Amino acid sequence: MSDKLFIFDTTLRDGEQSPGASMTKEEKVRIAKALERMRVDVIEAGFPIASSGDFESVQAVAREIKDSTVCGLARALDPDIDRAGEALKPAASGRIHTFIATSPIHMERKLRMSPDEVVKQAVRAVERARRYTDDVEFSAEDAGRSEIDFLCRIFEAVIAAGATTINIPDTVGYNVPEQFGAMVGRAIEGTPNADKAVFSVHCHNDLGLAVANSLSAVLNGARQVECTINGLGERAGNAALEEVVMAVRTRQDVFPCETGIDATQIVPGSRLVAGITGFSVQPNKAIVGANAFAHESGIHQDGVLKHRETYEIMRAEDVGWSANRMVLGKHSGRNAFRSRLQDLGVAFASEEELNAAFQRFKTLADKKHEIYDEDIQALVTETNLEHSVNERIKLVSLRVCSETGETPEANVTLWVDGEEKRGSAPGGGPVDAALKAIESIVDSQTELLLYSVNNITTGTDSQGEVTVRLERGGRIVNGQGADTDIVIASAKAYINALNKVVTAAERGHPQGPEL
Ligand SMILES: CC(=O)SCCNC(=O)CCNC(=O)[C@H](O)C(C)(C)COP(=O)(O)OP(=O)(O)OC[C@H]1O[C@@H](n2cnc3c(N)ncnc32)[C@H](O)[C@@H]1OP(=O)(O)O
Ligand SMILES: CC(C)C(=O)C(=O)O
Repeated sequence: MSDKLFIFDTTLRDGEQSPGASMTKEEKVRIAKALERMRVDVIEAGFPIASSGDFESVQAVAREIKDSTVCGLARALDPDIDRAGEALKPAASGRIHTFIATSPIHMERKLRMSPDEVVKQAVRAVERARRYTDDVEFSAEDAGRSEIDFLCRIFEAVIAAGATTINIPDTVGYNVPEQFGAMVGRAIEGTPNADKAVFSVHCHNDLGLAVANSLSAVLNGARQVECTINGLGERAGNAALEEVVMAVRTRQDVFPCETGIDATQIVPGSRLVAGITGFSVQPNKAIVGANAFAHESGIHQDGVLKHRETYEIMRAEDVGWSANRMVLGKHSGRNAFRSRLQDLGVAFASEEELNAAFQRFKTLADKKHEIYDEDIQALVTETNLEHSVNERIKLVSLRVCSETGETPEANVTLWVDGEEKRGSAPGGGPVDAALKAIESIVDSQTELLLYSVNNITTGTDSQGEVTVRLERGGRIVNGQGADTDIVIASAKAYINALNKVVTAAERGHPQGPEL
C-alpha cells in the first residue's frame, strides 16, 4: 500500500507574505473553505502574533473549518506560542507550527545566538506548544543552508520534546533537487527518533525549483509538502500545490505515496485565490493556466482528436476544467476545423466547399488571435455565398444630425430591388440612429450580435472599418464596410450583412426576409 503524502497549504500564511497579497478575515475564511473542499490536510491560516487581524483570521478559520487541521505559526518565543494556542482554541483539530533558524548565517547574524542556545529555545518552544495541542510542528528555518549534523541534533531534541512533524524548509530557494533530496534523506536517517515524526518540506521558488525540490524530497522520505495555491508566497513564491499534487498523482509509477486531495477542486480554488489576491495566473501556468489544456497546433489537435493521450498526460476535467479546449487559430489544421464544424452542426456538401471555408478561416486567422464559433459560422455562410452576394439593397445617401444635448436623428435613402425608399429614425447615438433608419425601411428581423470598429490607418482622417454580425433563423453573417466617416462605414457594413442574409434566404433558407 502506498504511503499518505500530507498536503499542508500555506496560502493564507506564506502566500499572504507576497507583497500586495493581503487578505481580509472574510477572504481567508472563503479560501480556507475552498481548501477544506479540496481536502487539504493542514491549512496554515496565519501568524497570530503578527497582528490582531491575523489573530482573528486564524481564530475565524479555526471556528469554521471542521475537516482539515488548522495551523498557526509562532516563533520559538513564549508570547508567539501562547497567542497561537489562543487563536486555535476553537479548532476541531489545531496545530502549532513553531520555528527557529538553524543555518550558521541566520544564527550568527540574525538571531545572534549560539547553536546550543538555538537548540534550547527550540525545545522550550515545542514543550510550550504541547501545552495547547498534541499536534506540534517544528521548522528549522533556512535548513537548506544548515549543517546536516546540527539539523539531526536539533530534530532529535525537538521530537523528544513532543514535535510530531519536522519541517525542512529551503527558506531562500537555494537548493537544487538532487542535493536537496539527498539532504532530506540524510536528515531522516541521521535522526535517531525520526520514526516518531512526519518529515516535511517547505520550498521557495527563487530558482524556479520549489516543486522539483519538494518532489525530490518526497522521493527521499518526506511525507508532508508545504505549498500554496498558484505558487503564491514570499518573493518568488512557494511550491505550487496543484503541481505537486498532480505530479504525484500522474506519476504513480515514480512516487511511492498518494495525497488525499480532491483534484477537481483545484481550478475553482486557483480562481478564487487569483480573484481575491489580484495575482492573476499566467496563461501557460501548469495545471491552472488558461492554456494548460488548450491546443492550437494542427498536428496536436489532430492527435488529440484521434486519441486524447497523444498530447495530454492529465484530463482537464480531473483538475476542475470543463474540458480540454481546441483553440482555432492560424496553427490549426483541417481536422480540427472539421471537428469544430461538426460540433456546430455545420455540414458541407463537398470537400471543395470545406476547403474553401478552410482557406477563408486561415486568412481570418492571420488577422485574428483566436477564432470564435460565431466567426466560423459567419465564415461558413460566406463560403456558401462566395462571389454571389446579391446586392438587393444599396445605400444612396445618409444624413445624421448629432448635436450636444439633442437626440441624434438619421435620414437614409436606399435602393431596394431597384426602388428608392426613404426612412428616418432617432437613436442613442449617430450609428444607432443610422442603423435604425435602415431598419425602418427593410424590417429585416435580424439580431445584431456584434458591432466593432477598427482603424485601418492612424490619424483622425483614417478609414474606419466596421464589422457587423447579424443572426436570423440560426444563420449568422458578418458584414464589412469602410469609410473615413464612421457612421457611413457602419451603414455600409450593416447593408452588406443584410444583403448576405437576403442572398442566404434566396438560396432556399425559408426564413429569409422578404424585401
Ligand atoms: C521564513 C518565514 O517566512 S518566517 C515568517 C515571516 N513572517 C513574518 O515575519 C510576518 C509577520 N511578522 C511580524 O508581524 C513581525 O515581524 C513580528 C510581530 C513577528 C515581530 O515583530 P517585532 O517584534 O517588531 O520584531 P522584528 O520583526 O523587527 O524582528 C524579529 C525579531 O524576532 C527574532 N526572531 C526571528 N525569528 C525568530 C524565531 N524563529 N524565534 C525567536 N526569535 C526570532 C529576530 O531575531 C528579531 O529579534 P530582535 O528584535 O531581538 O532583534
Ligand atoms: C516558517 C518557515 C516554514 C518558512 O516559512 C520558511 O522557512 O520559508
